[in-house]
Amino acid sequence: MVAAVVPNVPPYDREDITPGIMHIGVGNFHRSHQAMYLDRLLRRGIAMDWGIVGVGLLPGDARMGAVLREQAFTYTLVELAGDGGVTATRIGSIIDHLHAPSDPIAVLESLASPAIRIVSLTITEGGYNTSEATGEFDGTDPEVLADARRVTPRTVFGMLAAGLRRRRERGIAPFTVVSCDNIVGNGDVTRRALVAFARLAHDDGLAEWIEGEVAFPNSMVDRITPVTGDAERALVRDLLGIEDAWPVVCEPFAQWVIEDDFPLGRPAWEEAGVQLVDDVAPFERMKLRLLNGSHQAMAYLGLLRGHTFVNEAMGDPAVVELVEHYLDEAAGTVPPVAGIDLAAYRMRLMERFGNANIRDTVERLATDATDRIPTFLLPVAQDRLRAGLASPATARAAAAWAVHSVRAVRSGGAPNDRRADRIAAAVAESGADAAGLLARCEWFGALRDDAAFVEAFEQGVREFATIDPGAGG
Ligand SMILES: NC(=O)c1ccc[n+]([C@@H]2O[C@H](COP(=O)([O-])OP(=O)(O)OC[C@H]3O[C@@H](n4cnc5c(N)ncnc54)[C@H](O)[C@@H]3O)[C@@H](O)[C@H]2O)c1
Ligand SMILES: O=P(O)(O)OC[C@@H](O)[C@@H](O)[C@H](O)[C@H](O)CO
Repeated sequence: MVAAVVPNVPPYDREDITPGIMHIGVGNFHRSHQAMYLDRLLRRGIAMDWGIVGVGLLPGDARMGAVLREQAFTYTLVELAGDGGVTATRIGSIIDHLHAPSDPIAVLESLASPAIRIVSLTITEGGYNTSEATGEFDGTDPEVLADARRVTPRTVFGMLAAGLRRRRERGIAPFTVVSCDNIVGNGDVTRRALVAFARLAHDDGLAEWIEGEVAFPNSMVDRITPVTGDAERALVRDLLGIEDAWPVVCEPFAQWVIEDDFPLGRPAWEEAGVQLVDDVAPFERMKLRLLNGSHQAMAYLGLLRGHTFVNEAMGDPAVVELVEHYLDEAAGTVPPVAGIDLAAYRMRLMERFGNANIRDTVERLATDATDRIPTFLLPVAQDRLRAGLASPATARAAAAWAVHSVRAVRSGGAPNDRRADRIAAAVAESGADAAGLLARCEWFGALRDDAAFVEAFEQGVREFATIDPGAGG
């Protein structure tokens, strides 16, 4: 790999940037995607009044705040192509970072500031606190109930509601809320969650005000962004000569499609390659079912066959076969998307998955399966069931998860899932029989009663249970 010399500072005057966006959840993806798009504009001298103020709501986010502060909130973004091409950029669009557990009032006052016109989120699927049973915001969650009674909230919806309440009291128009998480109808989900929270916590008409006044454009986001580790820090040091405590490494591909509904304005994102549309749903369905669904299809079989990296898994014929068959099933549930050749999109996906240089791990994809399998994978089989079609590959992908989960629990560990205790209970109830997990996991819904799905799932379990870890590749 050969890289050009990258300056340690962005090539624009950051003193002149003023805040316009608050972003909750400054993880690797925000830094490879939304912050990168804004940086593209700043390099052209536009959007100087849309600087990003990052916010961390979790205690562990203090580390990101400290690292960024140490680096004047700048960091190195390295795009690694599959053919060895390297593009490195020093990103300067984040101008501050607030840590809510340390100073919640600073966050609330910033949310109430008229300068802030957009609040965006990357808080993972789990951050939306959706009930498994109803698919809606879970108002019975103990943390939500506690937050509804707190003067100074701690959760994302508590913070947003309190910030918007201050604005309403002060006669300041509400900011636009933009979810950038991989969730079907992410703006709609955020609206329903925030309104539900406001109804629980405030009896002064705040919920109705939010429902009537706040815009929640839906968005589709895409860029494969692995976790940063020592190897990535070393790469930045060795290749670029830069000491960066928390660089971001990602693929060259990036896409952002957003519904153009911003009452208080927005950066001229279209100048940076963002697609502003009336309806994001077709783009979102394509991306979540084809890309994220494939990630789910490869993750658990990949782990069972002993793979560490995604490109390794995608070099294993057994994994590729499952992913290709899953894609055949998924493609039939994706309607045409304006301006996109779906066959070419699918081929490009396989190339992206094969990128050996970004070192994306199978483990990252296999985190929080109980959020991701029902969101990305099962809707394919559910749609096909309604159309009278079978989905054996989707069932086999879910079977790989079940076998992996039983192995994880039996080996004394736990699946890397925020609901690990529920999985462990289901494994215990089923007598460690992976086939028994289907009936015990509500999120399979009607598929549990579909004989063809059950048969393919059980067959997958029998087949995958014979895999000797480490035999793959
Ligand atoms: N990494 C990718 O390839 C990628 C690509 C597209 C979309 N995304 C979306 O971005 C999300 C984050 O990915 P990442 O790679 O940045 O992960 P990350 O682990 O680097 O960062 C996650 C961030 O979410 C915050 N968070 C988690 N739970 C929260 C909660 N309950 N309340 C408030 N904040 C919470 C954390 O504080 C952290 O800042 C994904 O879950 C996905 O929805 C990621
Ligand atoms: O980030 P998640 O949890 O929604 O899903 C894991 C991966 O599928 C995801 O991060 C992809 O890499 C990403 O969606 C690519 O744009």
